[in-house]
Amino acid sequence: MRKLDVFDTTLRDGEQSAGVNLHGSEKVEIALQLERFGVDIMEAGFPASSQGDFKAVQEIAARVKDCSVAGLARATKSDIDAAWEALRGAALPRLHLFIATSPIHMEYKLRKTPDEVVQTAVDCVRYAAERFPVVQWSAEDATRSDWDFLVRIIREVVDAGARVVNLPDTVGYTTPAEYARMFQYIRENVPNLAGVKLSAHCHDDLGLAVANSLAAIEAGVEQVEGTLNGIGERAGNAAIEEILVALAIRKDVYQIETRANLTETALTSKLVAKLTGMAVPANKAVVGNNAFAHESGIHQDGVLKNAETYEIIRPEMVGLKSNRMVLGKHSGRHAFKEKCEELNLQLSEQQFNRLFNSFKALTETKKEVTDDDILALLLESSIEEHKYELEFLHVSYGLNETTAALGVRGPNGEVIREAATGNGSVEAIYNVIERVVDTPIHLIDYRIQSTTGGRDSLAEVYVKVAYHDRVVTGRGVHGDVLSASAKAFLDAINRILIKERLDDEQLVTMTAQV
Ligand SMILES: CC(=O)SCCNC(=O)CCNC(=O)[C@H](O)C(C)(C)COP(=O)(O)OP(=O)(O)OC[C@H]1O[C@@H](n2cnc3c(N)ncnc32)[C@H](O)[C@@H]1OP(=O)(O)O
Ligand SMILES: CC(C)C(=O)C(=O)O
Ligand SMILES: [Mg+2]
Repeated sequence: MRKLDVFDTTLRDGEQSAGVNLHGSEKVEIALQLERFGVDIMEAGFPASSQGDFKAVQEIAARVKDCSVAGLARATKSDIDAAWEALRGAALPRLHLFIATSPIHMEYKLRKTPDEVVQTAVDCVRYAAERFPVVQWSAEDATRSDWDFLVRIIREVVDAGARVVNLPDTVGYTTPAEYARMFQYIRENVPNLAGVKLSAHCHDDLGLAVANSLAAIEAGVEQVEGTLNGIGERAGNAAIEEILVALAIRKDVYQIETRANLTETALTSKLVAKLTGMAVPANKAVVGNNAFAHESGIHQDGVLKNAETYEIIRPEMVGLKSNRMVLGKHSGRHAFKEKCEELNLQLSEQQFNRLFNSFKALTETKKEVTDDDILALLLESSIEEHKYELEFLHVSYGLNETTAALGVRGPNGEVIREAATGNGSVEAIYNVIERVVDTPIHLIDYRIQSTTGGRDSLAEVYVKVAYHDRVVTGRGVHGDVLSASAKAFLDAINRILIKERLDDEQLVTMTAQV
């Protein structure tokens, strides 16, 4: 058996998914779950890209102890300095330094000659290796790069101190056989790779990300990169859970071992789906709702006689229980605590009490509280810094004009009451909220889903809003769709205010430095 390092980039490449914008506390929550999932390295963000990401990476670095925490940097000293400041408190800090090596990226994007790219890469790796114990270097767009140029630049960055070399399929262009050949070519032609790990990082533009990653693993790479649920730029990254389950189920073929706790898969996937607002398609491998569902008679008959007739993955392997305990109005703290433990939720006493109260309130209106409901309630209560909170809501619906009246608790604890009209109920509510905060806010996207089937399901609303040049997302959960809509809009406004405060702090710091 060969050991493979798992590099998770849900919090960096995954967050680059269009429409995803995680709050710092949400990134920390995902990071702690990734640690329980047992990834070897988590890429927590891109510290130089914003003050918010810098702070999130810094907090993750301080709190995650059982795996390496990495940050991304372009080949510039200021990006490396920002990454070092954010990561220096980590138990195992790693810099992920990248520069593009394909002709099209070098000429049009970087406007550098190949010689200049080599020189920049070498200078930056050397500079980074004086600070970081591990420097991972990536040749962006490696699969559209000249292989002999890759051989040359890899030899030089390894001499300068790179300990991991990642060859990403940045635009999802390669095929399994070609990607495997590229790694073989690099192994055979770069003379100084002893002690250096090669890494695969695939995108899914042609739907080949997982197949390409597995081909690279068969070709001998020591590290694989991906994201939970395959989220990421454009069509996304390789779905890390699919790679891990394929390696486990086909151990006979791959002969690979990882540290991953596969029983944490379902929970990690749900957490990422809920916090990013990117729902997992029902038919998605490993974590889709239908992944273990049998619908047709012949299949059901087979599964009843022997599950292995149609099930190659046991649900328990990825943390799904086949039996279930019903939680509802008559459940007490013990049963609820057991459920939280079963879901592997790590809660302080205060968080547990808050969650238990939300659960009890929900049982007033919902007969059976599901795992998804509990997770939704937990995430709803995870952002403690609420500036505006919904107090009450009345909506009077009319065919061409609807009136909404709201009470919102503001930053100073006062309840602001306002009313407005709109063409529909949600528009009327959003018009009132705009009045409450006295700022025009443009709604770009609105999505709604239910946590479960049935009439008493919770509604989860995701919104994307623009305010000046900022685009933020918000999430709201409630038994009623209109209250969930109001909460999502207020959540987005709260995030704008938090970002504004962070920017003000950054301005003060920069002014102080000048
Ligand atoms: C393949 C990947 O996933 S790469 C990671 C992509 N992730 C992101 O871009 C998310 C975060 N990005 C951001 O917030 C912003 O793009 C920032 C803060 C990093 C930079 O913002 P800006 O300074 O406004 O630059 P902008 O994004 O418009 O352009 C990127 C610049 O970086 C340069 N650049 C790109 N990659 C690299 C690199 N690896 N090394 C050095 N410079 C690079 C580009 O050539 C361009 O430089 P130019 O301004 O001299 O033309
Ligand atoms: C930053 C690099 C590694 C990347 O995400 C890519 O090339 O896809
Ligand atoms: Mg990528």
